[in-house]
Amino acid sequence: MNIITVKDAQEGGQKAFNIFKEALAADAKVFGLATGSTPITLYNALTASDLDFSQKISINLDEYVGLAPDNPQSYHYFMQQHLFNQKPFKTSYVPNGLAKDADAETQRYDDIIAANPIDLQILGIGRNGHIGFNEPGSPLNGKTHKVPLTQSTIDANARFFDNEEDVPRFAYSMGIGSIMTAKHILLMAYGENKADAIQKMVEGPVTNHVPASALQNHNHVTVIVDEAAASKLSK
Ligand SMILES: N[C@@H]1[C@@H](O)[C@H](O)[C@@H](COP(=O)(O)O)O[C@@H]1O
Repeated sequence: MNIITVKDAQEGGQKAFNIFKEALAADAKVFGLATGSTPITLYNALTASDLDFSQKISINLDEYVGLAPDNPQSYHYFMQQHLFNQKPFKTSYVPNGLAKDADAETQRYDDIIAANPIDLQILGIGRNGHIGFNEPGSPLNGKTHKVPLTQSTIDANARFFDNEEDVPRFAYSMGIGSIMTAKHILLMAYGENKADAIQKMVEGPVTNHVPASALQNHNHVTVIVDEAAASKLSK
């Protein structure tokens, strides 16, 4: 893993932006995108730039089960607000939170990923080491699946909802195996509350108790962390 330490999320977004720019220059066609507060500085840098994604494809990691695309808490909506409205892609895929048949939806999504190999995959990380919505215990070779969210993730995401009870209990998520098929993975983490997860991801054993530790087995991973998130690394 190539670990880049920055002073804050602003600088991290700029570094991540440069990696996007290089990927475009190298003719990357498919971008795996993530939600959460972490990629926002990257998305701000992208929307402020003159980079053109109108012939590119994006594939998002995950979506809450039960939320419509126009629900302001949905990941569809998040992506529209933070990136797609200002910087449209040719086609943007996000799992359909309203799908009636979960098996058909996860299969549909796997088919999309298979047909559009991801050149650059953006990731944040949960405090418990989850990536996408692959919670601890998820199989390290898994494909897209419907997952029950852990209480830790529900609590962490409750800040975006009026009440904790409104936080969906399930999500569709690309699996760790699907994420690992991306040619280049760029994970970003900012803040003290990510320090444990970053330490375990980088220095701990590869275990499905820490889903992000699977990235140790990938040959092209870039990690952008601020000093707080890097604070528990041994060097
Ligand atoms: N499914 C998302 C993840 O993709 C994201 O990485 C994580 C951390 O979010 P944040 O960046 O807001 O800390 O939150 C959610 O659980």
